Amino acid sequence: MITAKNVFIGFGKAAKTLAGALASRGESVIMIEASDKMYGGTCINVACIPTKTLLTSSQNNQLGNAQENYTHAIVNKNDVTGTLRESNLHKIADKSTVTVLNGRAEFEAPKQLKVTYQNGKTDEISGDHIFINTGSTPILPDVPGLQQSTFVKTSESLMDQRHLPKHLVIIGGGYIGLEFASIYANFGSQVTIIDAGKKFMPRDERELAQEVKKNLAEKNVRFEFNAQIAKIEDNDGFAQISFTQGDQARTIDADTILVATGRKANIANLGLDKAGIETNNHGVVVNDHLQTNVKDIWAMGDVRGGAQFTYISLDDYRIVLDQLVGDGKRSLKEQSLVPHVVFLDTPVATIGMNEEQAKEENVAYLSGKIMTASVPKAHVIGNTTGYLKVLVSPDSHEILGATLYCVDAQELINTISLAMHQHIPYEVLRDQIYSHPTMTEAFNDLFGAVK
Ligand SMILES: Cc1cc2nc3c(=O)[nH]c(=O)nc-3n(C[C@H](O)[C@H](O)[C@H](O)COP(=O)(O)OP(=O)(O)OC[C@H]3O[C@@H](n4cnc5c(N)ncnc54)[C@H](O)[C@@H]3O)c2cc1C
Ligand SMILES: NC(=O)c1ccc[n+]([C@@H]2O[C@H](COP(=O)([O-])OP(=O)(O)OC[C@H]3O[C@@H](n4cnc5c(N)ncnc54)[C@H](O)[C@@H]3O)[C@@H](O)[C@H]2O)c1
Repeated sequence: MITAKNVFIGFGKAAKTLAGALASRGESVIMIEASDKMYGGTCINVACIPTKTLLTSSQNNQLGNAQENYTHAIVNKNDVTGTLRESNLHKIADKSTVTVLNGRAEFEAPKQLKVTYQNGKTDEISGDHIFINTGSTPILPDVPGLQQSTFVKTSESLMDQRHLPKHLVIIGGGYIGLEFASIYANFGSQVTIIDAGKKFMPRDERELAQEVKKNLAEKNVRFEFNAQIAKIEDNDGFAQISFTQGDQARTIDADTILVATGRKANIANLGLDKAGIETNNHGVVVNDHLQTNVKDIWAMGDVRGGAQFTYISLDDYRIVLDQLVGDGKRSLKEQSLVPHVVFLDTPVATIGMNEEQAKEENVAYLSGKIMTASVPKAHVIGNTTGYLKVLVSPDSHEILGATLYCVDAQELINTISLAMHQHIPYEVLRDQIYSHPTMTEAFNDLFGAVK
């Protein structure tokens, strides 16, 4: 039996940060990670970091042909993830009170785990505190032929494919679908997105959705909405996707199919029932402090069935740490207002309300909007696509929401988020002295346009 005060299942964002903090305080830690290719978790190995590295490469195609550019980008992406994986491992493993075990963990009882290594050997582990941070995996829809098709990929396996697809069909037009569409279109693939929903970017205002769709279409991305996939059949060198749109039956051929129809919590084969830990359709059930129904067992990150973002998993670490070393007041309530970013060629960043939501909910607002083309720095960068829009309260003058579709929107949104959380009136951002030339100085004009 190997014991420690703190036992982590999964080397995800929350786990590695909490493990590091507790080890720095001298506490004993066991970190159990199923794959030696996943030290540091999903984000750095197979998700956020590799996709954004590929996006950046796809914007700087410099070699002779598309395949060469793509091969080079995949090699570079592997270098980046390899470096981060190594440094993430050492950050934890080099601490004197930490033991990292490379095996698959499952519960045998509330405070007792079994870890199974690749060679089939096992160890019994026990801990006072157990933290479940096993992440999520892609949902594969129940479509005849999908599981058998050799052309079907997930976001993870597609980024390991060395040949550039000629025609990439993406099933699902959410975060992953849109980001991969942008990347592969840049590399030179023809891309078609097939989505079951009727609306493009359903959570966003129509003005934004129309602009993004138009710009993706100009990059050779096609869209099929309201599509029910009927079957996938492999042929010689390509797969055929059959789907219906209303009463119309259609087919599309593809040499690569990406399935991006959402992700489900990793709760299978964890033995949660043996520990009496409650689950539901979304994942491990937790309260606002991320406690499961079993004392001293917490669940953090994607596995607890909330919003699936690295910064949410990171904040989960704060909530749990606060119970272990603080006053325990921090809770999920602090996560109710967070930015969202879709990393397209021109990124989309939103927070709070958009104008349509404000109208629907009869919320009084003033709005300010400027075009990206009015910002000098956008010209310097060479990307004047899009617009910036903010809503503010006519009473409190606080910011109600922002929709930023412009270069560097992923950075700008964090300043707006800060202002919203700190209840800063919009005039402060309007009258701030910003460095020049920057995208942030657009706030002078953006908030100056509020009326
Ligand atoms: C393609 C893609 C792009 C994304 N881009 C972004 C982005 O730009 N920004 C953003 O904020 N979010 C992004 N996300 C979402 C983000 O990656 C996840 O929300 C985040 O990584 C979840 O982290 P986590 O802490 O829940 O656990 P993970 O980082 O998923 O870690 C879970 C770990 O547990 C291990 N594990 C599982 N079962 C066991 C077991 N039984 N025993 C031992 N170990 C086990 C796994 O191997 C894994 O390493 C993206 C996701 C994808 C798929
Ligand atoms: N930039 C980021 O922060 C970022 C990037 C990538 C992923 N992520 C995270 O990863 C999660 C998973 O991403 P995702 O794109 O897989 O999920 P998603 O929920 O964002 O989008 C899934 C899409 O698939 C469609 N769909 C579902 N079933 C379908 C079916 N059978 N046929 C056709 N279409 C179908 C849905 O209508 C939806 O548009 C995201 O929700 C997000 O939390 C975040």
